[in-house]
Amino acid sequence: MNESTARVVMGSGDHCLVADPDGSLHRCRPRRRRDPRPVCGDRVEWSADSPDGWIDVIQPRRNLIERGDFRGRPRGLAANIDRIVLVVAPEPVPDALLVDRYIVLSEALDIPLMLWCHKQDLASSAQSMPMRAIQRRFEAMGIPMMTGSTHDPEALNRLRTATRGETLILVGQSGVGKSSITQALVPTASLRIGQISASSGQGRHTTSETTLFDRPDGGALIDSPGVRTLRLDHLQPGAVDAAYPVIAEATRRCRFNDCRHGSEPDCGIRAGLAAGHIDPEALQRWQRLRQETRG
Ligand SMILES: Nc1nc2c(ncn2[C@@H]2O[C@H](COP(=O)(O)OP(=O)(O)OP(=O)(O)O)[C@@H](O)[C@H]2O)c(=O)[nH]1
Ligand SMILES: [Zn+2]
Repeated sequence: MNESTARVVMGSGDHCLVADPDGSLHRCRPRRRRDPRPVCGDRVEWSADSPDGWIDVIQPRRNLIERGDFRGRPRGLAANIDRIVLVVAPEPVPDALLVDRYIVLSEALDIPLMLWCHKQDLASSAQSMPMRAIQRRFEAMGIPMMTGSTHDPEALNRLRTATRGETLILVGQSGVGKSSITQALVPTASLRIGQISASSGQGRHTTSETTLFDRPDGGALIDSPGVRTLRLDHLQPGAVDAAYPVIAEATRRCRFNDCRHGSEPDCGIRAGLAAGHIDPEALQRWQRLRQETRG
């Protein structure tokens, strides 16, 4: 048995890729078919073998980010995360529902969230209005927020300093600039992607997988490629309220605990709508996520 500790840098279907302490990559599989699947960021005990090594033990996870698959079953995305960095930009136009999903997820898992507003070179354009609306919400909720661009080394330095030593996961829509930020924080990232592709035997398929890179200044960075959906079926409906403090507060003023906010008398939600305190679009998103978590 050639057992040692390693970190999972990519988990994909029935195999994963681990990096040992000197950075060498090894393709491994879970020892038994029913064993839990390792995910990006896991620390594992493994044994070398040919053609693939074996994952013997997944060390206890500090946290596990999961997303519902197309049937709503939870699937592991990444583990042992210090901070979720949600990237938004003026272009592509931010998806408010996806932003809400990440707020809910970070609150439910108790993982600190940070908003990184990217492509500041486009921020003065009229198209940046939806991004500003998101910034105002984050400000109101007291969630930290930073701005920058790929072409602004000082801003990127501020991000480095604010998160030094942490394992970050970069999330957000496809095309917001996650790969560009990864490249800036980990200059060897594209080299590493080449090594990962070669070791995994998946060729360029790998670029669509969640991948962990060690940061030169300590800690690690996980680039989670664009997600079209991040279903939250596996969470409790109450978790959704974290992203909608105004709506959650209004429901507390409903006369009935089981108020459906329809025609019931003394409904806090209807009162909030009438008074203009509640944004009707936010209400729709809240209702949609509450529905989703009810399964
Ligand atoms: N204007 C502007 N464009 C940028 C900036 N950073 C990246 N881009 C461009 O945005 C596009 C998408 O960048 P990526 O880094 O590939 O985005 P991504 O979030 O990794 O996309 P996925 O891999 O699909 O999830 C590319 O054409 C980049 O050149 C920036 O600071 N300003
Ligand atoms: Zn009500």
